[in-house]
Amino acid sequence: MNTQPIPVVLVAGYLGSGKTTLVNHLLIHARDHRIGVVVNDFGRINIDALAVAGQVDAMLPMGNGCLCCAVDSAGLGRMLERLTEPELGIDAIVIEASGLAEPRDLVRMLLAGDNPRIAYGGLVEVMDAVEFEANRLRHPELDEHLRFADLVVLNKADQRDDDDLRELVRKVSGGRPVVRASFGAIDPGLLFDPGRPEPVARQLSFDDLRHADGHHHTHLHEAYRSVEFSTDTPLHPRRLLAFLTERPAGLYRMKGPVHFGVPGHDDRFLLQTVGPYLRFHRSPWGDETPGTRLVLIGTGLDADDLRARLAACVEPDPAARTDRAILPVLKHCG
Ligand SMILES: Nc1nc2c(ncn2[C@@H]2O[C@H](COP(=O)(O)OP(=O)(O)OP(=O)(O)O)[C@@H](O)[C@H]2O)c(=O)[nH]1
Repeated sequence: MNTQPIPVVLVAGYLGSGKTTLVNHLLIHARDHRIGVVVNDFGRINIDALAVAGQVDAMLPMGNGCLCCAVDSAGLGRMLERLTEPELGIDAIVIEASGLAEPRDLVRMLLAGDNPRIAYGGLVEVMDAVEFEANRLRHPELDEHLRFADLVVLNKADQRDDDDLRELVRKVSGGRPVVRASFGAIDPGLLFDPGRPEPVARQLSFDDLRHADGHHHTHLHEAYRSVEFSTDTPLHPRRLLAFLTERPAGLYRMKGPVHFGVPGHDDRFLLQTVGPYLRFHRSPWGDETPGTRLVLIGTGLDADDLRARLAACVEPDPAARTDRAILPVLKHCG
């Protein structure tokens, strides 16, 4: 039996940077490891947990809030206990933090835990190469997150990949290792192989930890809220597209399956918006009951107004949901 402590790797990064995509890549490509996953969703509907559930040996969702807020550090401890039960035979644990979590506090929580079966295995910060500068402007504190990383993944290299950006990220992160990736496709060996560099947590200064002690600093997620919208009645594609085109500036992130119920296109359209980015990922519903389940995350959101505007996209009359109506959605399918 393996008596080595199980490494716990944290995957963090701002909203929509590609954490779930990266975790899924790891799960698919690290087949010689049994991986347990804890998924921390910011919204009440666990969209990210659903997205990794099919790939993983053991997964525990931790929804509705930010893990870093230690409302539930005991809860995290219990999850890690469950994932480290010897009969599960887990070799490594990945925690996908919500896009608004504070990595410093997460690292600290892991280091403070007293479970002898785990060892902190490092922090991976996923950065959105396309939105890098815009996100820094919006949240200067993201620079600090980079400095806690063991590995910075500069994701979305298929969209943007330039030396200047890589150099800037390296500088801002204080010289942390930076790898480029498209769709989170990093070598799992960077995280799970023995003999990689020491975890950065060892380098945290006393001041860093003390600062993290009393929650005196503000957390990114304090300014954010999430709004959920669910319905089993199909949405009218053009009306939803109109809503998406005029979405409020503060609404940075939307995700979740959409049900249009258009004959010939009665698929699951997974909506993803990240800042100005908008995509639907189309797949069959499989065993899932068709329905729209959206999480909207942003600042200054008027929840009632957003829900009312989405409710106005509902179209119960199948005759109104025509082939032509779905065309604008198909243009955004990836
Ligand atoms: N073009 C491109 N799109 C990507 C890449 N990585 C992820 N995406 C897309 O970006 C969107 C957000 O990806 P996720 O993996 O859900 O991001 P996340 O960081 O888990 O999001 P939150 O948990 O909400 O913060 C999805 O539509 C992904 O398909 C990439 O390298 N290139």
